[in-house]
Amino acid sequence: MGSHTKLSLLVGATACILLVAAKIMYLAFFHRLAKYPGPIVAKFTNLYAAYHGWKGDIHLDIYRCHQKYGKHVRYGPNKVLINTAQALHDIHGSTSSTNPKFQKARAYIPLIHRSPNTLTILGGKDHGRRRRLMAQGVSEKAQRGYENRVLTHIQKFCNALYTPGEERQKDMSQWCYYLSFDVMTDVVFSAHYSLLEKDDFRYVTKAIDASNRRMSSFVQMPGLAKLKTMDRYLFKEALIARNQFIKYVTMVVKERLKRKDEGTDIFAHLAAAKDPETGERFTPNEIHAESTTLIVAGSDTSSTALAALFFYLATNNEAYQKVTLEIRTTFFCQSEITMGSKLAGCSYLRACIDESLRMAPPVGGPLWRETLYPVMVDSEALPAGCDVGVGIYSLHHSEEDFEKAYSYRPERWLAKEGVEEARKAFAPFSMGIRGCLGKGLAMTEMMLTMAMVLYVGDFRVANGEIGLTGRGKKGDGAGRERHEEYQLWDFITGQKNGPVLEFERR
Ligand code: HEM
Repeated sequence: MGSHTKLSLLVGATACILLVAAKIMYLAFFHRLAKYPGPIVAKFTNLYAAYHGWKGDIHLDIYRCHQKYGKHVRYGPNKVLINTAQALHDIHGSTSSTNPKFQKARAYIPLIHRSPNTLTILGGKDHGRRRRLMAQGVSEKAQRGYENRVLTHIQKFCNALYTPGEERQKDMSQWCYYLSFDVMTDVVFSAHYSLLEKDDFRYVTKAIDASNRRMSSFVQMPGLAKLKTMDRYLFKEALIARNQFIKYVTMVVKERLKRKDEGTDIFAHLAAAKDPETGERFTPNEIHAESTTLIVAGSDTSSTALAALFFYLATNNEAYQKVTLEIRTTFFCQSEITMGSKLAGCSYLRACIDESLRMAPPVGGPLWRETLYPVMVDSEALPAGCDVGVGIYSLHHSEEDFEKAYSYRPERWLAKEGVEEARKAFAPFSMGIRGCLGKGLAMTEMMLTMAMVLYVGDFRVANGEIGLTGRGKKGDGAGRERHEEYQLWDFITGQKNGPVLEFERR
């Protein structure tokens, strides 16, 4: 190597080092978010958040960071978290789409498959159009049309749980998934793959979970999604799972298209829906994409919520006794358990559901939003173009808003005072113009299911080591040591194991 080449290399290397040093100095001291404390690595790279996304403990890490650094945490070079109810409302509370201050952050881009849908589209008029159309498919009126289908699946769920057989012990993480998947595929596509009765299609729930694990790092660091080779190497199984799922839904849509009119399913509602503002309709491709999204958005979230409810009732005897009494003194035969005023009047059951959604929110991480211009969030001036979020699990466990935040206390939702304040810090379904469209359906499904299960019989935690499935344990990782807490692995939505329960008819 000539001395001229050596000199060029030396100059090049020095320039690189200086550039990197300048970038580090800038990010650490001069960046517009530099004043916020946070994990050191997170100041310089989104790899910090991507690592926790990959590990499935981002909800726990965010809680830990707020304990350590306070209510503001810089969680990436251009990301800030704020752990207050006011921030939650300032960011997500808007119900008007005119002149929005925020839109979904670029974190959502890796979730887009071919073209965006209601959940993944960043914002704008097209979101408004889609949401108005989708709302017609999941409205309360539409839900009444699905009620009998939902009840049929709940009946099958009860039969499976209460029929003594070889498998006396039931892993509720799986059974709740089978139920919510059967409900969603039926109400969306009128499809009957019956995961509750046979295992031919049970692989689909595993495929959704595996695919979400891959996406979980990408939403924290969208640049990773572009590294195709690494993607194929690190997430080989997840890619196979994603393809399995795509193949499955393509088959479901194809079969649905063969059946011309299935009356009251969401697919038919979406095809008939007309935007009240513009008169526009969904195109056939959009109907395909939107209905597929509903399967993913509505099945694993609902199953996590239901499995958590089983966990907390099985492990809190006082709440279990009270809710059982409420159900058995409200309904006098199984056929009375339907949507309507009797079920809506089961206030203790509703409080039990809210409390398990607080303790174990199925979407527990931050829903990142980009600031579209300089904005105030909880009296804090944030610049345009940064990502801001509230860790839902973390806020749900803030002692300022929830006394004894790690105790399961349904009574907190029925107290004479403080409920309104607590509700402000409670957002398992998010809120405002990007809040969950399926909240009504999810709540109805949970109320009906638990009422039916408790009417038919009793359940308890399985004896022995297996009964500990789903609980926290010392040595299981930071934030996972609480024995009384149902453990979730946050891969965009929560994944879970257990509880393993035994059921007995009364
Ligand atoms: C317990 C069950 C559920 C929970 C905890 C839940 C939670 C959420 C959350 C937190 C969001 C906001 C996501 C974001 O901002 O990125 C959301 C959005 C959404 N959810 Fe749910 N969800 C549940 C069930 C359902 C069901 C059953 C459906 C379908 C019927 C559904 C359909 C949707 C849709 C379409 C959106 C996108 C709304 C928009 O961006 O305008 N969800 N959900």
